Amino acid sequence: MERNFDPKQVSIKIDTPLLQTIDSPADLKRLSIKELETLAEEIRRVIIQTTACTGGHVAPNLGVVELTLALHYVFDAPTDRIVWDVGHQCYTHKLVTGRRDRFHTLRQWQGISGFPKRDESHYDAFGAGHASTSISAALGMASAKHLKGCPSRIIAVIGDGSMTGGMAFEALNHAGDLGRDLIVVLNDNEMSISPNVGALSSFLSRKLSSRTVMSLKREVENTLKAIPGVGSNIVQLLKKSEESFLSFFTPGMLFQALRFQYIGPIKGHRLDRLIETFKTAKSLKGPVLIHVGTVKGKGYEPAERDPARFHGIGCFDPKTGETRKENVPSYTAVFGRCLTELAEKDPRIVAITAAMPQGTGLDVFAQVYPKRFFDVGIAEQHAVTFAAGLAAEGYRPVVAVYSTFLQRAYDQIVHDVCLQKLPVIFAMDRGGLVGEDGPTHHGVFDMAYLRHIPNMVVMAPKDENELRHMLKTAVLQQGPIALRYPRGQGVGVPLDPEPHALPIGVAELLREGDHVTLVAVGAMVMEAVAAAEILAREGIEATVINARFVKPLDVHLIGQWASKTPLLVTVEENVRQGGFGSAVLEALSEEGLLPRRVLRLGIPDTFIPHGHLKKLRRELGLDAEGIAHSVRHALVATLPAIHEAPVRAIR
Ligand SMILES: Cc1ncc(C[n+]2csc(CCOP(=O)(O)OP(=O)(O)O)c2C)c(N)n1
Ligand SMILES: CC(=O)[C@@H](O)[C@H](O)COP(=O)(O)O
Ligand SMILES: [Mg+2]
Repeated sequence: MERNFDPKQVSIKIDTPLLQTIDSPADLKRLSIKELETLAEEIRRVIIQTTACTGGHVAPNLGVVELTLALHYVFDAPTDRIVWDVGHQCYTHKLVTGRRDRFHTLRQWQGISGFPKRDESHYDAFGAGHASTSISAALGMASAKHLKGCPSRIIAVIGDGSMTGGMAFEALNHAGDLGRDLIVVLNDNEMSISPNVGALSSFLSRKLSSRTVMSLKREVENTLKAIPGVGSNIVQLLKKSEESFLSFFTPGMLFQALRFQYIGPIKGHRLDRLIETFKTAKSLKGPVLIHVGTVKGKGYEPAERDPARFHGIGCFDPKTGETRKENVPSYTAVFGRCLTELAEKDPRIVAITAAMPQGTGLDVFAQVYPKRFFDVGIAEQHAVTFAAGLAAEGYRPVVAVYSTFLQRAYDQIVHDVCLQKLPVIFAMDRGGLVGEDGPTHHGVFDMAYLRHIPNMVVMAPKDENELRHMLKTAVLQQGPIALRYPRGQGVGVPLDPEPHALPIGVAELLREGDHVTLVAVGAMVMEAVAAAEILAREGIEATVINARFVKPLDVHLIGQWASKTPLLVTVEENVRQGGFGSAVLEALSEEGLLPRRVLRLGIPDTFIPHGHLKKLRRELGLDAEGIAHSVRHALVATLPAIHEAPVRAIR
């Protein structure tokens, strides 16, 4: 049982004499290897102590301390461009590029981001948060440099997990063809968030079975022998040792076939070797891939022991690695358990994740139904079309995916699922604002990017109990259907013994009042209910409708109340442009039911920064107080006694 850890008890007192002398990468270049090693230890302490208070990507960052120092030691950023894939491993980079003194603000409201951001520093050559983009971006930069005749070096740093994304291979394929000067550093820790998956992963980690190696060897020897003159010489060379055969035919072979020069695998925590290798790579022409082996969580025992838990973690006790225990189950956990229960009675249910078994709660399902569970790697596009294939054969595939990552698979949803009316279920976790990960991860576009696709049904539950009913609804649906729910703890409502199907397109009336109708969806329903309670204390009576469905909308119920009250307010944690409120406006206008005054509350047309979820909702006026304030403000003309609260910054 974990102790209930209180992050407020943690203070950051870290002695870092060497780090205090590093204001830019130029300061690194005068250090000896010994001093760099000491610096690496100081940086590890800073990362652990800081993330213990702020939360963050602990294990990925601890794994690349030496790698980052060596890169900045050898190359000349910002003239040379370092492009981080995902960007969740950029803390050392930030610490040595002028952000040391702001590092304690990591991931906090108005503090520095947990990811590289072009407008945060000119050392952040390319912004990221989603995986597998680095080689494409770096190749674009290399091509631009080539066109401009500029000699600087471009380096992409990509993990073995991110290398499973199709885009990485599209870029390698193109890079091999273009032949530009480009260095790809493959940071191979044999882990994605969970252990890495796929044939490529085994190939990289040289886990080829000795039988495979021997039969490959025999095949190659025979082929080579058949080449007159040259063949037998190469065979002799290869025969010298198993080792030489392995290095010829394992990872290097793959990248060499793509016309990359391959160096490695090299030890990723040896600064001397890294520096020597990067210097060699700097002198080479054309595309080069350096394969570096690192340990995820290096130097912090709890993270090395459980790198998946420390991949991304909230506040923790730095001494023990313990985290605070939550009393209310998360939406994710409720989803995972409910799907596993439904699967017992319905053998058609299969589950798919794109490298997020824990994050989506599918780890529970995987344990019970390993054969009906598929982790496809960081490959959201493939996940969706793979699901379409399963659905075409009579299965009920559930693609459990973070809302933000499903953006990758838009055409697959349209072309492979909806056009063919295939019963694929999209369980979109992290719908709405996610907090500290910020704009790369807020799932605020899904209602807008799904609701206009023919044949698609889109739902969002008001609490974790309704999530279960929606999941049951989804598995009984004959066509594509999506449910989106937020990151984090549920509301804490009791769960019905059995989930039941909801009638498609029917909303729920939660409260009746004559002054205003609040139509909310998803996590915003409870905020709207709380807003109605605040307003009631001031004499303003609100009707509250839980929309449940973004598509099809319950035009009947919404229209009925829209015509009874002078003000209609829609509330969503989604972009206002094209979102739920827009859907309500469209539907009511088509029916001729538009009321005199409509207010759409939601995410404005701007990217929302990182920060604590409560703070973000407050700033956006999407908490109960904010909703009540907007209603008061809109009603002020008819009820002049109501005072205005101050309008907040990013609304
Ligand atoms: C498109 C996309 N899908 C999923 C994720 C979630 N995600 C973040 S990091 C990660 C694993 C990355 O593994 P790797 O590149 O090997 O880096 P490591 O954490 O091991 O250093 C995943 C799946 C993401 N950021 N982007
Ligand atoms: C970098 C990345 O994409 C993931 O690690 C993500 O930060 C996880 O987010 P959750 O903490 O919401 O699972
Ligand atoms: Mg990895």
